[in-house]
Parts: sequence; C-alpha cells; structure tokens
Amino acid sequence: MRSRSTRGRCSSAPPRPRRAAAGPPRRGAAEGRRRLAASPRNGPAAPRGVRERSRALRNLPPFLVLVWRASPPLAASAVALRLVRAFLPILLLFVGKLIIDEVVRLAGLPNRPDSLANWLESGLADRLALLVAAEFALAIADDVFGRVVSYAEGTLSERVSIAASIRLMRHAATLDLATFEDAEFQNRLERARIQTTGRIPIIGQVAGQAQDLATLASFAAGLAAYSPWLVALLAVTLVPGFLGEAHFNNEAYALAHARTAERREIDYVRQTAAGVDAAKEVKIFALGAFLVERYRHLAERFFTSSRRIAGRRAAWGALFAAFGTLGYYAAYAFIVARALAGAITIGDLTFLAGSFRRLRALLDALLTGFSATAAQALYLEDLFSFFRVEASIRRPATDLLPFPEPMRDGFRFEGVGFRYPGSERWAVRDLSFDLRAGETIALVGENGAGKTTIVKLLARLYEPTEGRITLDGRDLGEYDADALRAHVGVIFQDFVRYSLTAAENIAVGRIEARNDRPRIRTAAVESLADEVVAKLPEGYDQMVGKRFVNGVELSGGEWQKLAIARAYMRDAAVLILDEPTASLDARAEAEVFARFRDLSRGRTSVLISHRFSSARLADRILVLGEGRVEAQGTHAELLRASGRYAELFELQARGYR
Ligand SMILES: Nc1ncnc2c1ncn2[C@@H]1O[C@H](COP(=O)(O)OP(=O)(O)OP(=O)(O)O)[C@@H](O)[C@H]1O
Repeated sequence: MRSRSTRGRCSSAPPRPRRAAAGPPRRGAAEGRRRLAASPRNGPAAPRGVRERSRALRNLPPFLVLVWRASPPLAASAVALRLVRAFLPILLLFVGKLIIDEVVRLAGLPNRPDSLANWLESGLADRLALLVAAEFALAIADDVFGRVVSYAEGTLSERVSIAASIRLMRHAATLDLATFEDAEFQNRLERARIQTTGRIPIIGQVAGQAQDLATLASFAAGLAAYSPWLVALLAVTLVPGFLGEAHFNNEAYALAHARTAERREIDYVRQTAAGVDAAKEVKIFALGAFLVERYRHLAERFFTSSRRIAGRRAAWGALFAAFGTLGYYAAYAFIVARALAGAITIGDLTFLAGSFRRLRALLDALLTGFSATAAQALYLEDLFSFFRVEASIRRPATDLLPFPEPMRDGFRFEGVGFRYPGSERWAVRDLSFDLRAGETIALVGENGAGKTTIVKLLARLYEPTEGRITLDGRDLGEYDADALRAHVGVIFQDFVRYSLTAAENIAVGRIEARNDRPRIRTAAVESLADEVVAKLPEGYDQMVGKRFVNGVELSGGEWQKLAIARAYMRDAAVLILDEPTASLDARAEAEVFARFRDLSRGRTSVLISHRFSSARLADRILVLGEGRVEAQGTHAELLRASGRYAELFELQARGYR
C-alpha cells in the first residue's frame, strides 16, 4: 500500500536514496525518530552529483517563467537596465584611460598655463574637461540605474513570492488528506513553503550574472586586444575556487535537505514552548525547562553540522583565493614590464590594470555565482517537485458522475476494509451495511472502533483499501469527488477553530455564502450558535480565538455550536455529525439533537455519539467493535439482543442513577 501510493503521488520525485546523503550522521536521525513517536521521516535524500545537480537546473526555466508572469513590465525593465549597466564599467574605465593620457600629454606641453583659470581660458584643457564631465555623467548614470534596478527587482521578488505562495496553496488544495498525513509529504511541503520566500535572491543572482557576463565580455575583448593569454591565465587560476564553491554548495544543500524532518521537529518544539496553543498545558505541567532543553539539544546538533561545513568552506576558500591572486599578480607584473619597456602608454597601463582587476573580480563572481545559482536551483527543486505531487485518489478525467439529486438508494458498504497510509493495521475491516436515502443512522462503539474512519471514507477523503462503497449502485470513485463533498456536510469532532470572525466561522460550511448574513443567522439559530453570538461584543463581526488582538476566546461548547452551524450552512443531502455534542451541557445537547432530528428529516444523516440518549434517536444504530459492524438495529432491538450495545448502555445508564 505504502509503496504503491508513494509511487503514485510522487512520480517525478528524485529517486530514493540507496544510502544517506552527505552530512547528517544516520544515528542522529534515527534517534530523532525514536524520541518523537510521530516524528516524520526524512524523505528522499538530497540529489547528489553532477547529474542530479544539472537536473535541478531544469527548474530554472519554469522559475524564470514564474518571475516573468509575476510582472512582465517589472521583469522587462530590470533586464533592460541590467544590460545598460553591463557596459558602463568598461566605458568608465576607457574614459579614465583617455583622461590620464590627456593629462600626460598636457603635462608634457611647453609653456603650460600656470593657473587653473589660465588653463581654462587658453582652451587647452577643453578636451580634458569634456572627458571629466563624461566620466561624471557615466558615474551618476551607473548609480541611478543601480538603484532603479534594485527597486525593480525588489518589487518583482515580492510579487514572485506572492505568486509562488498562491500556487503552493492552490496546489495543496488539490491534494488528498492521505497525502497530507504522510510524513514524507509534510517534509516536502515544509521545504516547498520555505522556498516560496527563500528563493527570492535567485532573481537578482541570475540577472546579476547575466549583467556580469556582458560586462566580462566587454572587458575580455579590451584585454584580449592587448594580450589574449592573460585572459586565459585568469580563467585557469579561478577554476579551483569555482569547483570548491560548487562542492560546498552541494554539501550545504544536502544537509538542509536531509535535516528537513529535524528542522520541523525544532520548529515544533519552539512553537510548543512559545506558542499560544499549548501555553496552558506547558504552564500546568511546567514543561518549559524540558522543552527548552530539547530545543537546545536539537538545535545544537543541527547547527554543529552547518558550522562544520562553513569552517571547511572558509579554509578551502582562502586557499583557492590565494591561488587566484597569484595569477593576478603574475599578469600584473607582465603589464608593468611592458609599460616600463615603453610598449604601452601610462593610460594603457591604468586601463589594462583596471580591466584586469575588474575581469578577475567578474570571473570570480561569475564562477562562484554560477555555482551558487546551481545550488539555488537545487532548492528550487523543492518547490517544483512539490508542484509535481499528484493527488493519490483516482480521478478519471472524464465521465464523472454528478451527485444524484435526489438520492435513490443511498450508500452501501460492501466488504470495505481500510488501512491508513503507512499503517499495517486495519482501521476497519469487512464492513458491509447500508445507509439508505432519507435514513438517520447512529454509529456507536468504543474509542478507536472506526466510527470516524467510516465517515472519512463516506466523504471520500480516503479510498477503501479493499471492498467498495457505492452510491445509488455506482462506485463512489465514479463520482466527481468535489461534487460529492459539496453534498455531504460533515462536522468532525476535531473541527477547526478558525481565527476568523464568528460569521466567517459559520460561513466556512459554505464559504461562497460568506456575505449572506440571513443564511448565516438561520444556521446559527438552528445550531444554537445565535446565543453564543449574542454575547459577543461585536456580534457576528467579532473575531474569535485568542490568536489576534481583539479576539474573544470561546468555551469548548460555544465553539462546538459555531461548528455545528457550518453543517446547516450547506444544503447538504447527507448530514454527518461526529460527536457534535461532547462539550455541550445537558440542556444544549438535548436541544441540539431535537433540532438535528427536525432538520435532518428527509435527509440522509449519520450521527456519531458516545451518548446513548442521542444515539437512540436514530432510525438505526450500528454498533462497531474493532473495525467491524458487530450488530445493528433500533435501540429497542439492540437492547433485547443483550450484546455490547446493551452492556454499554447499561454502564452509562448506571452512571446516571
Ligand atoms: N490518520 C490516521 N492515521 C493512522 N491511523 C489512524 C488515523 N486515524 C485513526 N487511525 C486509527 O484507526 C482506528 C480507528 O480510528 P477512528 O478515529 O475511526 O475511531 P473512532 O471510532 O472514531 O474513535 P473515537 O471514539 O475515539 O473517536 C484507530 O485504531 C486509530 O488509531
């Protein structure tokens, strides 16, 4: 099951590792897994080697498309300005050479004017003044263009980040619950989420490299005109540095990749220790010191590895840089010797030395920049490989059935068995029962019996591992899953408490009707949420939850009433409440059920409850035990049968006596 689903979902993912990627000691990762039972696995190892790295470069074109689409005018202006800037350095240097040659010429004139005023008056310095003005104008232009470019690219980066985040959220919405619950997927999602903002520098980097390349070509042409082999010498002395950079970039990525699970664990511990969600328990159980210690331990291990790479990188980098500098001074000595021999002018010397220095810096920047871009492209793989993850639930492209309106026969479970992804245990097995159209059934059973799992299968959040579920005689898989879910209103026991307004919390049941206040009010009245809203200072517009300023926290039962209203927001053909009244007081519970009965009349509904007083209101009760239907019938029939139902009912009834 696992390998099948993983293959299906992540078909174009990097290949699974035969051995661990460079960086993390495996024992450490294994320890991490043992410590937190639910700790996610690391997922596929980082791509290694030249082939994988060049494969990661394939993400550059789609990324550039993403950049272009984020804002064509901004992207076009950035490119144009970069190109113009590319040729400014050589122009500046050349004008500088002309200035020096002119100064040398003027200095050698007989009968030179003795003051600046006389120089200007004589007109002898006109050409020099013009050259200085030209250099000044070029310097100003360079500065202005530089700022405009960084403004354009900064704005573009923000747009790209927004576009990537939107694409990420949209894509995540197309994936299945089973995919989300997979720890490997969660690692992948985490990496992708980081990349929506983390890869922004690559825009400036690629653009900067294109600019540097153009500048380099201009300098190389100038230098090659004097001595082509000097250019070759420069390139050769820089190669070791380039290879070193490439190697360390790759290692750093491999580490970051392999440590995704641990990074998530670190974030989890930090969030638990310093987040509002667990604050209550952290205080009561005095978990602060324990969590800080765990954080310190995890963080230390994480950062020791990155420090090690940084240290080696610095040492080798210094060595390679010294080699490059050696090449530079050898060439410099050659040019000076030529000037001394009178083969070139002083202006030529400054031009060549300047060109040479710039060329060296450019070559260095380009080579290491290329390696950095390749490294960034490795991270892009995180983003784009997420976009390639596909939903695991089969969706035949065509001929999807619409939801039957009205339902004729209802749902039928035929020998259904289900194992959660990654689990060897059957959550439910050999399930065969009918949920007839218009009928209300109750699912009862002890914890872990499989009640919620049945509901998830019914809503097609998962597909049965074996057997099949039909709706009006057709396999559930033949229906359009979105249409199916649109007609099924489920409120899960672990419903989400959204940090939104009270009205929006109800409207999530039918988000397109979020501005339909009368509808929201009606749903609130039906679920008793209207009483909750009446007590809020800003009524329906009150922000609920404590996450944001002005938010008002609700009690468990009050949240539950808001959640139940979601079910009434949709005109669902099938209504499912999974332990909807666990937090409600006795009066509210009785009332909620009375209303549920009224509102579900004529609709197909499923009620999950541990309270028998509620379950007995159903037309039929299914008693589940260890993932199987143990018995079914009406309340009276099941009591007469003296099975588990009668036993549990008696236990509960005794508690009230
Ligand atoms: N997401 C999941 N991944 C793996 N196993 C799961 C998952 N959810 C539930 N299970 C397992 O499936 C079995 C059935 O769980 P289910 O939630 O359906 O029980 P339930 O009858 O609704 O229990 P309760 O009364 O406690 O709500 C349990 O053994 C549980 O451990």
